[in-house]
Amino acid sequence: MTILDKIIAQKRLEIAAAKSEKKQSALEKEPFFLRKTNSLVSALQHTEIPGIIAEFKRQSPSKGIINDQVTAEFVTAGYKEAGAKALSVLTDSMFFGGSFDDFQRARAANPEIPMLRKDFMVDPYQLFEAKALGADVILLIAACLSPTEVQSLAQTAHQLGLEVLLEVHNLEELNQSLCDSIDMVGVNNRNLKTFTTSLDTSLELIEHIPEKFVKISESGLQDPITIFQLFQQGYKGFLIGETFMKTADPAAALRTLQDQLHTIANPLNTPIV
Ligand SMILES: O=C(O)c1ccccc1NCC(=O)[C@H](O)[C@H](O)COP(=O)(O)O
Repeated sequence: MTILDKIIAQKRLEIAAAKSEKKQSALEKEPFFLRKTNSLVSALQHTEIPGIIAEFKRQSPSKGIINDQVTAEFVTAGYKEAGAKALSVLTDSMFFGGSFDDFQRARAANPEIPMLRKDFMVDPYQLFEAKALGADVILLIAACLSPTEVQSLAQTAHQLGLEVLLEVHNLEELNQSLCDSIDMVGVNNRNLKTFTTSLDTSLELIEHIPEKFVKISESGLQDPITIFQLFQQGYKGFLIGETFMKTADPAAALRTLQDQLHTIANPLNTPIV
């Protein structure tokens, strides 16, 4: 059994418990349910420099504890201040140490920025949860879902006003799961079976992703020059967690990266309009 199989098995148990505690109809009555979405597609589409989606990630199966000394509201407010185009907050507790509470605190501290509910979505109920939490974007991981499930979950997400990021790791997943109901394609540089990361994954898959989808490179990113090269290849967004979270001040680490990206984009420091 792979770690992904274990995560999904646990997720299904948690969803069953959540459903018996709170009905979907009750989620629809939560205050955030009718809130208008902050669009990640719009935030990334016309960005002049690589758009950073900064992740709040306490721990991971590949690295164990990354940072358990900081709060979601403090870190995410700092990320926004440092220039993040969007935020990603883990809501899985068993494997990533995240929580709904983290997400809600981050949302309350940052009402205007697009926020991704980072979790393993396998059931429409989780989309209702995401909407009730105040999420703008959900992630569908091709490795955990059949193409029919991707399509159906993406359609439900759209009905709720959520944007959809489809995550793939290889050409087979891309060819099987790509459909018109998704908004963005994320290429995960991390192999979820072995946990190794290779940025070649992003470089190899870019030419196979149709023009109309906003493209995001995910995981294992830290070097500004490499990020800029991927941007020039067509990636607009960059999902980064560990590089920031492993420092004592994650927002300061993002600020440094933003400064480096600005310098690479504009070495003579003429104002970008
Ligand atoms: O990060 C892991 O170890 C992991 C293990 C199993 C499934 C998913 C995993 N990560 C989820 C992610 O997508 C990353 O948190 C995200 O892309 C940021 O990656 P990084 O910048 O390398 O923290």
